[in-house]
Amino acid sequence: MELLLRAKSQHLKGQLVIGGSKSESNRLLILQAFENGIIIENLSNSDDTLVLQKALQSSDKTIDIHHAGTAMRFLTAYYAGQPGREVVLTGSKRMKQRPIRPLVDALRTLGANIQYLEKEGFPPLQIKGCKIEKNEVKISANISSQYISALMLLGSSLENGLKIHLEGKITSAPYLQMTLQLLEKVGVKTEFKDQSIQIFPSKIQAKTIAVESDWSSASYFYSLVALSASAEIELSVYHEQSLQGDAAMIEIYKQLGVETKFKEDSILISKKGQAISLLELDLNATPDLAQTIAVTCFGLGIACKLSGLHTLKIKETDRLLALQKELQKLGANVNVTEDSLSLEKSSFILEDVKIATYQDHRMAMAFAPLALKAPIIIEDAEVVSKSFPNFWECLKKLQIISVTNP
Ligand SMILES: O=C(O)C1=C[C@@H](OP(=O)(O)O)[C@@H](O)[C@H](O)C1
Ligand SMILES: C=C(OP(=O)(O)O)C(=O)O
Repeated sequence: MELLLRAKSQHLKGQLVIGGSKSESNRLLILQAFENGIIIENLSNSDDTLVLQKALQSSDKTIDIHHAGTAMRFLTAYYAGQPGREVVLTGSKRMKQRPIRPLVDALRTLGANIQYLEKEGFPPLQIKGCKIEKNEVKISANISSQYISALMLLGSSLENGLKIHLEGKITSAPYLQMTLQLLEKVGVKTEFKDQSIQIFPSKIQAKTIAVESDWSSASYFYSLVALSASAEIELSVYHEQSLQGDAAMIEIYKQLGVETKFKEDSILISKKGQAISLLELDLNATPDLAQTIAVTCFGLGIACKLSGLHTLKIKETDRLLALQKELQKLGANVNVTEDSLSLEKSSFILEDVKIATYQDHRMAMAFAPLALKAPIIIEDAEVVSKSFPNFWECLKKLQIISVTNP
C-alpha cells in the first residue's frame, strides 16, 4: 500500500490514545507464561506482541515470529528452559539475518539444547527444552540488550536464580532497567551492580499490571509538533515515572522547540520556541528514536550529529543506510559511519518523493511528519503494524495531513 501525504494545515490540535508499549507487553507476556495469575492491562496491539502472545498459546512444532526481535530473543530463552518442549523457532527473511549467537552461546553454557538449522549464529533454531540448573553465565552486552533481557526473564523462573556477567559496553541500557523493574513488580528480587545482574530465586507473584502507552510511538507526534507552525496535542496514557527509556525524548525535543507537560494520565505537547541550529546526541540508550530525530532535524532545516548507533545495522533493516538513502532522495546532505549519522543543514525539501520503507515500521512513521513541509509518498505503508497498527488512523484523526492512496 502506497500513501500520499499532504499538509492540510500547519496548526495542530488534538487528542490521541496511543497503544500500550510493545516492550513492556512482551516482557509481561513471558512472565505471565510463568505465572498465569498475572493480568496485563493495556496490552500492546502491535504485530510483535500478537505473534508472541500467539506463540505462547500454541503447542505447534514450528513457531514463526515474523519480524519481532523481542519475540525471537525472549522465546529462545523461554523454550530452552521448558523441559519436554521441542520447537523450531523461525522468523522472516530479515530475522534470519539478525544475529542470535551471543544468546545461544550463553544458553548452551547453562545446559540448553539449541541447534542452528540454516546459518550458524542466526535463526531458525531447533530448541529442545530442558531443566536449567546452572545459575551463572556471561554474555556480551554491546550487541543487543534483548539477549540479556531474555536471560533475565528466564532467570526469574529458575529454581537457582541466575547471575549474568555483562561483557563490554552495555547498549540500550534502559531496556535492561525496564526488565528489572517489571521483575521487581511481580516480586522477583534483582540486583544490577557494575557489570553484573543477579536474579535471585523468587516466586513470581500473580498481579495486575497496567502497561503504559508506547513512548517510541509518541515520538512521531513530537516530530509533527516540532515541524508544525503551532501545536498543542494530548497523548494518553503516559506518566512521569516511566519504565521506557524513550521518554528521554521529552528533553531531546525541548531542543527542537517542543514542550511537554504531564497531566494525570496524559502528556500535553506543544510548540514553544525555536529549535537549536545543531543537535548533537549520543543515542546508545534510545536507538529507536534515531530515525525520528534525524528526519525532524532535516524537516527543520537544522544540522544533527547522532552517535551511539552501532546497533541500527542489525534492526528491521540497516537503518543507517536506509536513512541515508531516503534522506538523500529528498535532497539532504547526509553521511553515515558504522555507528553515527551526520546531517548538514538544508534549505529545501524535494516534493512528491517516494520513500522506501525496507519492511521497517519506523522508516514509514519517521518520514510521515515531513508531509508538513512537502508532499511525500510512503511505500508499503502497512509496515507500521509491527509496532503501531493504527498509526495512519491517528494521523488522519489529527486532520493536519491528508492521507490518501495515490
Ligand atoms: O528490549 C526491548 O524491548 C527492545 C530493545 C532494543 O533493542 P536492542 O537492545 O537490540 O538495541 C530496542 O531497539 C527494541 O525496539 C526493543
Ligand atoms: C528494533 C525494534 O524491534 P525488534 O528489535 O524487537 O524487532 C524496533 O521496534 O524498532
